Amino acid sequence: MAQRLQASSVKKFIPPRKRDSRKGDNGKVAVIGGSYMYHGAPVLSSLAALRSGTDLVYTCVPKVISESVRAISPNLIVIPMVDYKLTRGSANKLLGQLPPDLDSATIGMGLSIADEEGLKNIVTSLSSQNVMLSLDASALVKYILPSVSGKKVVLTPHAGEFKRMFGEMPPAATTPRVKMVEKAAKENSVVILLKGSTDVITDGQRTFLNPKNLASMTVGGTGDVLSGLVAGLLAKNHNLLESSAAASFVNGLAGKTSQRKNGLHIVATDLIDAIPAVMKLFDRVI
Ligand SMILES: NC(=O)C1=CN([C@@H]2O[C@H](COP(=O)(O)OP(=O)(O)OC[C@H]3O[C@@H](n4cnc5c(N)ncnc54)[C@H](O)[C@@H]3O)[C@@H](O)[C@H]2O)[C@@H](O)CC1
Ligand SMILES: Nc1ncnc2c1ncn2[C@@H]1O[C@H](COP(=O)(O)OP(=O)(O)O)[C@@H](O)[C@H]1O
Ligand SMILES: [Mg+2]
Repeated sequence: MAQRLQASSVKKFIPPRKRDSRKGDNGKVAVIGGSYMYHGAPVLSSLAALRSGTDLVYTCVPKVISESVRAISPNLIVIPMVDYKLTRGSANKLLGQLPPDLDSATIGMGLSIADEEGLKNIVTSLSSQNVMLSLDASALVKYILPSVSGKKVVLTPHAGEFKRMFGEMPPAATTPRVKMVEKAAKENSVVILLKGSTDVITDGQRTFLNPKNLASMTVGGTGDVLSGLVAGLLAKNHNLLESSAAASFVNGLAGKTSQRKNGLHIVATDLIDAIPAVMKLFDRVI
């Protein structure tokens, strides 16, 4: 039976920070995305991961936009990728440049993929290094399913990306929608966060619902913010289902704060600015 997400359950999904921790203990995350057209998506994802309380975020973008991305914020550590799009070569070069002890990575937002093998190589290599993975946007393709099945991976499709991956458009009605997502998650042994006015988060066994009632959140980039929150929380709580549920909840609350302030005129960076106030409610230091 699907369970509606409450703050009380989400509190348990966000681990406390240790008083004597050192830089890196609270998460090292890679964000792999971006293209000439979409420079913002990986930045939104990276800033959201940082604001979730992660210590270090590595923003991996094609060289063609790396200087513009660098200019956006000194909080970003930018790793330029060769080629305009993800190729076998740029994937292999990137794998040699990433820090060795990454906790999680989120891949796909704004990314152009020129060679399927490039995406497969990154996913296979990082998951073999025990890096928790979140796939979004351009990485949500059918051919990647064999590489993610049974691995520590969460998929964050909207309905269109779900159809592209699994061949069926999720119905609007909750019960059949939940059944379809649970079936896909179970058959592919992954966690799926199906985005929409109500997010459905499931591993095929346990399912959470996050109804938001926030019409303003259709603005571009709110899903990129979510992908950063998923990766940031995965880096702390290595539980795919709990981290995805918590990310959906935080993203929704950040959207609520933004809509309360700006009505139907929010932009995705409003959500980034709202994350600290939302997540402070869950802060614990031990
Ligand atoms: N500032 C930026 O750099 C931004 C970059 N973005 C990137 O833009 C790329 C394209 O993103 P889009 O999500 O627009 O993908 P698309 O526009 O490619 O959407 C894929 C397909 O799904 C359909 N679709 C989308 N949402 C749907 C829904 N809720 N129900 C049914 N069908 C739906 C679309 O009509 C389209 O046919 C992604 O890589 C994304 O990360 C966007 O996130 C917007 C912001
Ligand atoms: N009508 C809606 N009400 C509430 N939240 C929504 C609605 N439509 C989309 N969302 C949320 O907005 C985000 C959209 O993600 P996505 O489509 O990937 O956007 P983008 O790719 O532009 O970042 C998701 O977090 C989803 O939960
Ligand atoms: Mg998206």
